[in-house]
Amino acid sequence: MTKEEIESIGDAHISSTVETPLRSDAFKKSDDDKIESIKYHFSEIMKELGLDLTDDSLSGTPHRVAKMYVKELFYGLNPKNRPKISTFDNKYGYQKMLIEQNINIDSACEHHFLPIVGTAHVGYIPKDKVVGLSKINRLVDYYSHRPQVQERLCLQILKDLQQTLETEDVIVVVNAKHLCVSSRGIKDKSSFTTTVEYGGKFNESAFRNEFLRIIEKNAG
Ligand SMILES: Nc1nc2c(ncn2[C@@H]2O[C@H](COP(=O)(O)OP(=O)(O)OP(=O)(O)O)[C@@H](O)[C@H]2O)c(=O)[nH]1
Ligand SMILES: [Zn+2]
Repeated sequence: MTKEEIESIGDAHISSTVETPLRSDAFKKSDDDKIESIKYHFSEIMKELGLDLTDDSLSGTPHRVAKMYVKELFYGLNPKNRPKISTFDNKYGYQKMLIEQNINIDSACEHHFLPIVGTAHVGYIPKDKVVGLSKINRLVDYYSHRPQVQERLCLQILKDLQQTLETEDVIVVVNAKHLCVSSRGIKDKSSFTTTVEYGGKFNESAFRNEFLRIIEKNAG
């Protein structure tokens, strides 16, 4: 598949129901053009707030913010940045559960553009393929780096892994704090949010409970 073809489909390879809503022209502009345009609009926001952009500490902020949005915080919007997921034949016939836990979540809420921080725990039961461990962490990082709601983040990780590993037997738990809940609005510093999505064998409580017991034990 060509780069253009990949960029034209967005998340279509996972499932249209969990795609991040994107404009049809989302990838027509280059990253550099996006940075220039966001830089202009962010400087207008700063001016509206009354900030003096000739100040030497503020003058670079519009460019810094624009670059941070496109290249860092929201790099996961562009499917060309999806990590290449290497899989290997399950030659050893490993048939039980593999769990990658305490994976860092650094995301941003799509309603307020404030951070969502936490951890993800991913489990799967291999069929013919196993995945390079770090690729699970990379995939979580990729889907996190978009404006998100936690429910969709959890589902995007699940659907992609099910597709890549050619098995429905995957479970994803995300525990995260939303700064839009803790630092503004209701300002609740102690609450956090848990989402759990799974398929295949994890619909059976025995598999699900084994997974939950293991992650709970290691959470201390
Ligand atoms: N379901 C869900 N809601 C989220 C997520 N992140 C933020 N929210 C919520 O999105 C809602 C947006 O509600 P609004 O009433 O439009 O926004 P608001 O006036 O800023 O709401 P408050 O936060 O209650 O002040 C808030 O209740 C947020 O807590 C998420 O990942 N999933
Ligand atoms: Zn929010």
